[in-house]
Amino acid sequence: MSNIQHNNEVLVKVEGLSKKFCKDLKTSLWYGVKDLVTGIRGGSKDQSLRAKEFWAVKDINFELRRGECLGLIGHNGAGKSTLLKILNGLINPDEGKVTIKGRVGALIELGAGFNPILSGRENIYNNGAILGFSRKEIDSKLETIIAFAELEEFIDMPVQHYSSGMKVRLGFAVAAQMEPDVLIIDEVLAVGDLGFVLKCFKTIDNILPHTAIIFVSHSMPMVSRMCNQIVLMDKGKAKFQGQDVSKAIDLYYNEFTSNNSSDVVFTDNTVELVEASIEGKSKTNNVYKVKWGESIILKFKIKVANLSSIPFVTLAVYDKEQRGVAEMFPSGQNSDLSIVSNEITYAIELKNLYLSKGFYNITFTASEQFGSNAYFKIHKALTIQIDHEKQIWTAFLLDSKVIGLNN
Ligand SMILES: Nc1ncnc2c1ncn2[C@@H]1O[C@H](COP(=O)(O)OP(=O)(O)OP(=O)(O)O)[C@@H](O)[C@H]1O
Repeated sequence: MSNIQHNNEVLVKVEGLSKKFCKDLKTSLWYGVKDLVTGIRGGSKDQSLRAKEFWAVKDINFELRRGECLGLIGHNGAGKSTLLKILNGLINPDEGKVTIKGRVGALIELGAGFNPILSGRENIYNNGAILGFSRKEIDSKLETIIAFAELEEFIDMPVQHYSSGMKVRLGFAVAAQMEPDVLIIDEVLAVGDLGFVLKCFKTIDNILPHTAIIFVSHSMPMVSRMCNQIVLMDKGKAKFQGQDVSKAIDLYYNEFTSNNSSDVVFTDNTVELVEASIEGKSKTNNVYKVKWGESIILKFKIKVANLSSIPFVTLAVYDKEQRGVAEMFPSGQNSDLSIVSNEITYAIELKNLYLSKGFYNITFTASEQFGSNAYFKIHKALTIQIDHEKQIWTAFLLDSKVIGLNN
């Protein structure tokens, strides 16, 4: 058992942490030799950037207490994994200091921490010993770990023959079941199948009250579900950090939304979308702001060529992660519409928009009739931003109120 008892103590303290890498292997080896010679002569390492070097992690600071979960987010190459490797002692920083109290469980790289030629069972004993458990203590945990990883059949097979998912199962089972004070989890968790990922989240919920967790992920719903503080990394630096998780997630998404061009998915050249707007609203940076619960009228003007009948329009709503959240098959089509100078304008009423806060793209499709092949389909025909003070991660925030108590 860990000897750390207090609830709010700082378990991880990171001060001015920096790590530089070299973009070129030959130069990197040459710098390594130079640093070694300088070290032998008693000199100190050159802390400035030399040619072809860059900061993969630069001046990162944070404190993490028991019961807290820090989300490390940022685009590919931002420096998240490098930071985790420094925290786990796999690589040394060039500057700064890491202080960690207690036992560290880590799931960083696929298969990292396992000896590939040893069996799953032998690896559990090895890892347990590294974490300071006696053989007897590991004996008592063994069955739980194997059962959690669901590897009963394969536990005596060398780890090198495990599938990616099996390695992650074993890695997480060992890291989480060995009573860690600090748990470090990289994106690799996502390699597990849905059943296992759900099981991991349940375990994380259970151990969080007595553990400090550092979690790297590109899945913002997962981050918002688990984390109570965030470091958003960009080119090694903390671009934002703090407890305002929704603000950090907004900033993260904004890094990817600069491209506002719409995407035509399909066209047979009989239909072209010439205008898409929301009645009575103007757009800023291609985005229409709509209040939560508001009723709006969407307007789509299309130009048709060689069509005698009015196309049937369907709409789909996608969130920022491209998950479909709603579809619309507007009723009343064909009745009042007419083709004027080869153009048709659809005014579509959308009542009480209870989508939760955030950005949504609308996909517009025109077909001969409901259910038939599309003439034309375009993503991001319209982008809307729903305004509400509450940031939630389900697609809808429904309008509800108590109308009676105790009958
Ligand atoms: N051993 C290394 N030698 C040289 N450069 C490295 C090394 N390891 C990482 N890098 C570089 O450091 C930068 C940060 O990489 P890192 O893996 O930490 O990013 P990340 O934020 O984890 O990215 P991802 O989201 O893709 O996992 C990248 O430019 C990467 O190429």
